[in-house]
Amino acid sequence: MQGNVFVVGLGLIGGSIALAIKKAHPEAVIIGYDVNSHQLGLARSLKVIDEAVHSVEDGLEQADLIVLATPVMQTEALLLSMPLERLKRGAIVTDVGSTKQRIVQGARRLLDHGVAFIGGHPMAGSHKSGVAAARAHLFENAFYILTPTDSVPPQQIGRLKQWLSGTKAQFVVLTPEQHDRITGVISHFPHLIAASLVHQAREYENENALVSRLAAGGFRDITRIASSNPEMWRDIFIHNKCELLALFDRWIAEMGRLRSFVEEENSIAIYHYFLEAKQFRDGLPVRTKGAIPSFYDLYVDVPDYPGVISEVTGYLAEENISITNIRIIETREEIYGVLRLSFQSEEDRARAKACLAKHTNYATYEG
Ligand SMILES: NC(=O)c1ccc[n+]([C@@H]2O[C@H](COP(=O)([O-])OP(=O)(O)OC[C@H]3O[C@@H](n4cnc5c(N)ncnc54)[C@H](O)[C@@H]3O)[C@@H](O)[C@H]2O)c1
Ligand SMILES: O=C(O)C(=O)C[C@]1(C(=O)O)C=C[C@@H](O)C=C1
Repeated sequence: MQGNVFVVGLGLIGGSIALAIKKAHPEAVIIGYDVNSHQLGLARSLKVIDEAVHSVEDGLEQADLIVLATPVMQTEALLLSMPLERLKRGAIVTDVGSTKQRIVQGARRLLDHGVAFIGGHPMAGSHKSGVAAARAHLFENAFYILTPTDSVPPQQIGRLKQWLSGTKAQFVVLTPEQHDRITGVISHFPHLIAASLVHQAREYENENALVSRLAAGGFRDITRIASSNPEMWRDIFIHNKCELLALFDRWIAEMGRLRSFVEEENSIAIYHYFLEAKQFRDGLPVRTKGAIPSFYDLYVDVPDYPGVISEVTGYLAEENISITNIRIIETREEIYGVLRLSFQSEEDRARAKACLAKHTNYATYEG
């Protein structure tokens, strides 16, 4: 498809959507804006966008598709303040936010003005944030929820799906209410549990410093998502307050029941609790999301001279640090090029960072 796509908010999700759109529609022009000028500059130099603009207004007029990819409170505010007279006729506006009721409510003024607003939520992501973590294939095989209202013509929904075809996601249409109820249970509340487990461990750490050193596989698995962006999750909890309050009540009651099983040493009840959880968990449909596991990336700002890559890989080889992937993002004549090294684990990445700091003065940053 030809046209201009304007992405507001160039983080993990906005960047990944921009890359997926460009992959499927190379002739489209991707224009980007982010309040954070560092993210905006990085999006441009990583070629996630073709053009950067310095305000929302500057990008609106030319856009055939506008994708709002900011934290949900910001998205709601943008929808409430967007100067509608500056929008191109026939433009589609969508978002990627993790909540839908307040966003669709905020978009009422667009819908009343005849602008096709179609709420969206790609159901894949990561605890990483920022444009350096963006990947074109992040949403491959994932569900992509759309929450169009009745006033949006079906052709516009079809056009949006075509724009987003490069995500290789599977589209599902839900009402905003259905969306917020389901994601409350399977996405939002689990984040709160992960964060609360980390808080609990931190309090015990005050009693014994061994707690974090001994925190092993199980604790790390269940708390990975506690490393997510706090601003994003603050906004989600405020937006989906009603569903979450109901979940708190059910969870507290459930914990009380479990607590009594343990107190009474009710071995049958405890066994069945774990067994039923295992059976349900094991029966969940297996969906392999496209995100490659090599998410432990290190960007190295290397000078542009022949042999620099073998120099870098040579230092890593000397210390037996395996690289799973290597890519040159950009080589600019006058300054530095960016080398992306991917590792299998966080530990390998940390070792690589230390190794390069020891042997070189190249700046490194984690993606
Ligand atoms: N991270 C995930 O796993 C995930 C998955 C699906 C959907 N989402 C949703 O996607 C949205 C973005 O999340 P993310 O993970 O990409 O976060 P992120 O922190 O990586 O990126 C958000 C970007 O928005 C920018 N921003 C904030 N306010 C802005 C404003 N007013 N104008 C322009 N830019 C602004 C920030 O500077 C940042 O670069 C959120 O609404 C989130 O709920 C996240
Ligand atoms: O994999 C992760 O780190 C995520 O938290 C991704 C996740 C999720 O809860 O599944 C987070 C929020 C989004 O709205 C969608 C996906």
